This record gives sequence, C-alpha cells and structure tokens, in this order.
Amino acid sequence: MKPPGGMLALSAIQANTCAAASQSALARARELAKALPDRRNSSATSGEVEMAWWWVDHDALFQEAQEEWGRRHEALYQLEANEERFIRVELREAIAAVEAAALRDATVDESAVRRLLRQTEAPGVWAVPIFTPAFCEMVIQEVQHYEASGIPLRRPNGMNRYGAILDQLGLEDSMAYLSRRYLRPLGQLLYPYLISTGDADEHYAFMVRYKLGEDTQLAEHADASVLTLNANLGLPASQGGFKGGRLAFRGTRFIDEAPQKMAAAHVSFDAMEPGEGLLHLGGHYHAALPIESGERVNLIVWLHGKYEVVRVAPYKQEEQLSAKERWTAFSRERAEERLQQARSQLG
Ligand SMILES: O=C(O)CCC(=O)C(=O)O
Ligand SMILES: [Fe+2]
Repeated sequence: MKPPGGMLALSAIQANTCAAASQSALARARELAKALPDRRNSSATSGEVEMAWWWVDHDALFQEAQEEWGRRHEALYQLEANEERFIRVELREAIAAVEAAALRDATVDESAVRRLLRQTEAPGVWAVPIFTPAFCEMVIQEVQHYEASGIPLRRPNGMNRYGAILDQLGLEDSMAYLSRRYLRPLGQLLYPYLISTGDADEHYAFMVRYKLGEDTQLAEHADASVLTLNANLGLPASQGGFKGGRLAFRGTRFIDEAPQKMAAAHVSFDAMEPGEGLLHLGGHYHAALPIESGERVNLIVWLHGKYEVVRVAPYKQEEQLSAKERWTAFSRERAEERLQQARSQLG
C-alpha cells in the first residue's frame, strides 16, 4: 500500500505513516499477526465470523507479504500444466477418455469412470483415487512453508481451527481446475438428482489438520456445499502414519426424514491411501471421531453454485443431466473462455 499524494507537505503524522509503509509487507504482516488471538482459545463453532473484516482489510497486504516470502512448490499453483504429476493416472485417463467419447458419440459409456469409484461402508459415500503421493506431500509442505513465514493464516472454516484456506495461499486456479474438470462431473454422475448445470461451478478449498494437543475431532455437521471432496493427505497407520479419526456418516438433510437420528456408518481414513478421497453430498451429516495418534491432514473441497448457493431441492428424472452433458461441460466452458479472451485481445 502506498501513501496517497506527493511527499512535499508531510506532517509529522504522515511521516510516521510513511515510516510504517516503508517496512516490508512481510514485516507488517508479521506485526499484525500479534493481534491474533491464540488459536487454542478460539471457538470450535461459528468460527468463520472471527475477525472477518480484519481478514478482508488485510488481504492485499498478506498477498504482498507472501510474494516477498515466496512459494515452495511453484508447480502446485499450476495444476493444469502439472496434472500428470499430481492427479492419479487411472483417473486422468478414464476422464480424458469419457470426455473424448462425449464430444464424439451420441451416447456415452461411463463404466470406466464408475469402476474407479468405490462404495464405502457409508451408503452414498464413495471413495476415489485422486491425488498422487507427491501432490499430498507437496501440499502439506506448502502449508508448512506458509506457516513458517509468520504471515497470519486464517482458520479453514467455522469448526476446524488448524489448517489453511488454500485460496489464501494462492491455489485458487488449481482448485478451480480440479473442481470443474474432475469433481463437478463426478458429483453429477453420483448424485444427478441434486447436482446439475450451475450447482457446482464454484469451490471453497481448505486443508484441515488433527493431532493431539490441537483439534482432535470434529462435531457432527453438514457442509456449506452441494458436493464435498475429502481427500486423505497423510500416511495411513500401516506406513507409520496416524491412527483413528474415522468419519461417522448419518443421513442427508432435506432428503432423509430425520437424518441425524439415523444410525451412523463409519469410514476409516487411517486405512485409506494418501491421495484417496471421499465424495459425499454436502448435506450428508458427518463427524470426525477422535484421532488416536499421529497427524491426520485432509484436503477438502466444497462445491456450490454462484453466490455460494447450495442446491437442496431434488431434480425430477427428466430434469437430470445426461452423461453427454456432464462430460462436455468443461470443454464447452473452455472454448467459451478462449473466445472471450480472443475478443478482448482484439479490443
Ligand atoms: O476431518 C474430516 O475428515 C472432516 C472435516 C469436515 O467435515 C469439514 O471440515 O467440513
Ligand atoms: Fe464437513
């Protein structure tokens, strides 16, 4: 931020302001970090409103500070250009093939994609191999690198206190690509009665961390999303990683009659590979049970419509998307964006 106006008629107060402004953005961000309350004292519910304006007011400064500090893994910020390193080959190939078929053929066979989706112990919750081990490791390191800068890091959501909002780190474009090319059509395939055109176009991506002495569990809730990806980034117990931290799923809001009274079905994260993720409806009630040892780190993406609208009314059969529609949407949007870019370059 630069002081407005010329430098000729500086009053003493302006001179002080100038001295503060001449400090580097990183130094100013670190100074501001002192105003933050201790995370251990912050609330485990409704935390999204904590100092909300403070974060908005200083957003530009924190970005400038991050530019000074630098990134650790530049490739993470360009997921599209690096997806061979980051997205599991089986998923990439299956999706590229179904997209090509959808552009070419009248009817589309989705069975190769369906074969990658594993029904879990919880009805309606599916496991999918999504990220490579390198991606998992690099995301964890990237957040650690940001934390080491001393730049204030906003809590990931209203309930989790430890972790990071990935957009704050600058991963917005990467997460948008992941969401639009992969997660949105997968959600439309699994839950066509709730996810159609426009219902899952935007994302909110964050990382959560559990360990003894920090957050160890998460109370039951439904997400502010129509579709949620919850991917395991940590090593499973069999490889010396964390133990515990199962997810307990019950019913789904507005779909089941008494969703929170339904019996819980458990999904064990500590048996999942790093990079394997769960897909579930945002309205599916879930809780994270206590971690027993180690550190559990998850990457979570919430998808919703424009203005954060979350679809809750089921679509009738005849309103639901066809396979051809869901697998061509991304390339149609791409073509449209390119056209607009070309037009704006022409003036
Ligand atoms: O810890 C988990 O795996 C679940 C986290 C979660 O449900 C959330 O952040 O919304
Ligand atoms: Fe959640």
